[in-house]
Amino acid sequence: MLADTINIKQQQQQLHVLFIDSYDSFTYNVVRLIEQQTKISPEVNAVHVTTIHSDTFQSMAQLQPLLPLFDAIVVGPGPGNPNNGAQDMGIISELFENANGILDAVPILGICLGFQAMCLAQGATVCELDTIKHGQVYEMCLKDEARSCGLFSGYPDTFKSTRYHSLHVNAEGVDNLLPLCSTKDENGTLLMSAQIKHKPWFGVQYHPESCCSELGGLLVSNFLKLSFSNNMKTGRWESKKLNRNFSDILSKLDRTIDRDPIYKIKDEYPSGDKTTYVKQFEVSKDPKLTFEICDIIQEPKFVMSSSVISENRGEWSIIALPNSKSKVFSHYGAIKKTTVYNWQDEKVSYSMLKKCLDGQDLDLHGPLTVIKEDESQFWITLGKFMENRIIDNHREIPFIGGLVGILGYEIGQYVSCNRCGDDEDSHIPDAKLVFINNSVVINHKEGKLYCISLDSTFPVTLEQSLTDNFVLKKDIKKKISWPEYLPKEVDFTITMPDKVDYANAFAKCQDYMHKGDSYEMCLTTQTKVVPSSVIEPWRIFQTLVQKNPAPFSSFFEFNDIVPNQGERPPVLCFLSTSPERFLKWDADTCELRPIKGTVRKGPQMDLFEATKILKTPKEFGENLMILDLIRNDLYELVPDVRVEEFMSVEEYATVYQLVSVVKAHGLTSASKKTRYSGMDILKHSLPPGSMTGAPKKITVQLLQDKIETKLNNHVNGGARGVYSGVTGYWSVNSNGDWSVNIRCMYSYNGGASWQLGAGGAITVLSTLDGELEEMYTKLESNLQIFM
Ligand SMILES: C=C(O[C@@H]1C=C(C(=O)O)C=C[C@H]1O)C(=O)O
Ligand SMILES: NC(=O)CC[C@H](N)C(=O)O
Repeated sequence: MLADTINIKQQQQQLHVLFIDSYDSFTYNVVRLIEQQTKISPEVNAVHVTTIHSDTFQSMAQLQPLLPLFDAIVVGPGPGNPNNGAQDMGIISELFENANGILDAVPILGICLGFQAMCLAQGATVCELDTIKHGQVYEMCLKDEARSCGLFSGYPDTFKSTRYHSLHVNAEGVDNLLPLCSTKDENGTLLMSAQIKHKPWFGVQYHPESCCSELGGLLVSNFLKLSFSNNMKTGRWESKKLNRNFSDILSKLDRTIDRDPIYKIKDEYPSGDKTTYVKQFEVSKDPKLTFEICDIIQEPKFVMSSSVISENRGEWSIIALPNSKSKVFSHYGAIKKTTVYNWQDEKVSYSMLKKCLDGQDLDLHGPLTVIKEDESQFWITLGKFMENRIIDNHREIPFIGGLVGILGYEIGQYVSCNRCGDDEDSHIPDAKLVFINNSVVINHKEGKLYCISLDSTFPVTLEQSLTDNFVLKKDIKKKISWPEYLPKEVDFTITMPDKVDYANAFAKCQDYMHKGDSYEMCLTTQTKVVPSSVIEPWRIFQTLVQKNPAPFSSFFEFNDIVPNQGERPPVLCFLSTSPERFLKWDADTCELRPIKGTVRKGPQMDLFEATKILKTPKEFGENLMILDLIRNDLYELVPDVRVEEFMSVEEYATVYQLVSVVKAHGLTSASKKTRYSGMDILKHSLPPGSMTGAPKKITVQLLQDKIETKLNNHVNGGARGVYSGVTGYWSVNSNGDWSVNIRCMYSYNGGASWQLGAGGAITVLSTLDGELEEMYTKLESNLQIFM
């Protein structure tokens, strides 16, 4: 009873906001900005936001009974055109029709799409801009009228804010609208904010939540203050229907994202000291050391190495050694199944695996486990497996053992696997992870090598030969003895993307962006390479890493099934020279490093020139959009997100690129209910925003359904597969690091044919020639070894 009273008392001091999301990628930037505003009034000590989708309710009749629970409504930004009504905006159009004046007294803030919809309902027109602005920062100028209405209280006359819109509001002759703010550009003077007269309804065309917008928090706080004083006046505040079930009702309503962690994080973990073997040696700081070491390891190995060392990146190399105790987790999206078996277990044959994938039931206690998606999701399966293996050991070493492998594009959110439907395709895994007990881990910056084993089974002979060959030898060979070229006697048949098809795909992207459906689309292509005879993947990797040194050079050859006579299991191979980190985490923080903006190196293109180009509106907008999208991905689960580096220019072997760094803090220090591991964040933010564009959901769907399947149908039904996914590890000491699968090649048949993906983000400022060149530059960085 007492607890109930306290609960209701707390609720009474909270301001409750209903946020209506149109499947945008900036939603949680706004939601968190609202929640951060605590100084509303002495009576209010917190702001609570409940988020629903614009199609959560079919009609206002369903939403209406819930309205008294909320002090204000925020209608967020999003893709689509308000003129298309419910088709693009769900309930929002009906909301602003305001039948019988039910919302007359309810404070509303519309942002971008929300603003446009609000104005349209008042009789304004919403039309396409001649010159579209996506991720561009402009100066907003307040009108005198703004001074009296309170929304811009405390603002200077001008301030800078980010714009993401293809459409704009023309409010000429609409008496109901009180213009508050405008901006000027090639389109002329444009309305950037307005109030609906005689109602507590406000709107902004720009994005107050963008990391490049000034005073966004003040705008939201002003709106909340206005809402509070409005509700005090009208009696809405007093009459708010609070009850014991209030929190329950709100949390049931708020189902826009899956907040369940894949496993429950404990307060403490065992040290693992008794079983973990970690031996440290002094070695050369030359990153080529990793490759020299690989040469003496005869056992199967996965390599996540660095061939370029720079600040915060590429300092470590990992050689993971799977053995018969390693569990292999494969996910098959098309048939919604996960398989689990031990690495090279002779009791697991390819024919047995095939039968299982084709739907035949198996003995669940046998060597091969098949888990259907509706029994346990892939991620939950991983969480359950890792839960009891987490230890608090050597946190300063990024990897001491754990899961390593690849998560493909199709395992990401919003991507459908249906089209890889035929038999062969459905046996292609979209994710493959292997649990590693033994590894060699090298810190190139400090010249340290670690032999590590989680179960004290590190191969004695390997440790001996590592000490014999590398320990205390400060100099290693200046030049690695690996072949610079592929064997001359092998020819390659190369099928590239068709230029006309690419031009059509580019035009379609432009059309969607002009219509307001997307702000940025990462259009990608696939190239197929068939060698006249199979070259060992390791041999290709040797040449590749020399031609294209990168901080995330990875080698994976999944020989996890021992072939019986006459069998040819489809061996997934992956060779990568990625420059891009997606996500890195430790127990309490995680870091994302989106790369957006690319310039090819050349005699006339040095760092100075590249920096000039990379800071132009096109590249700036491209990066900012993804930066804001990534903040959103993190904010969905974690409240403390910061941009720690803003658009630095980084140099790579063949290109200069624009890089930003975003971090989330306090993953596990949060209360038990809201604790997450890096793996939750990873699950949540795939596919990487830099490979999709924004807004993520609609852009992924448009690319998949309307554009790329046709463009890339010469390869694997147009699926992106491994490309556009991530590669890395989840270490048992709660560290993780994953790079984006770009500048990579992959084979589903042990090297009989290879695929190379390449693409780039397209914005309204892109040109066909510019994008084609960028795509070819990226493609050539790896394709060159076959030419
Ligand atoms: C799509 C690719 O790269 C992505 C697109 C980039 C861009 O548009 O500038 C840069 C790096 C990657 O995030 C690729 O390399 O294939
Ligand atoms: N960011 C937005 O809300 C954009 C609204 C609308 N789709 C436009 O492009 O103008």
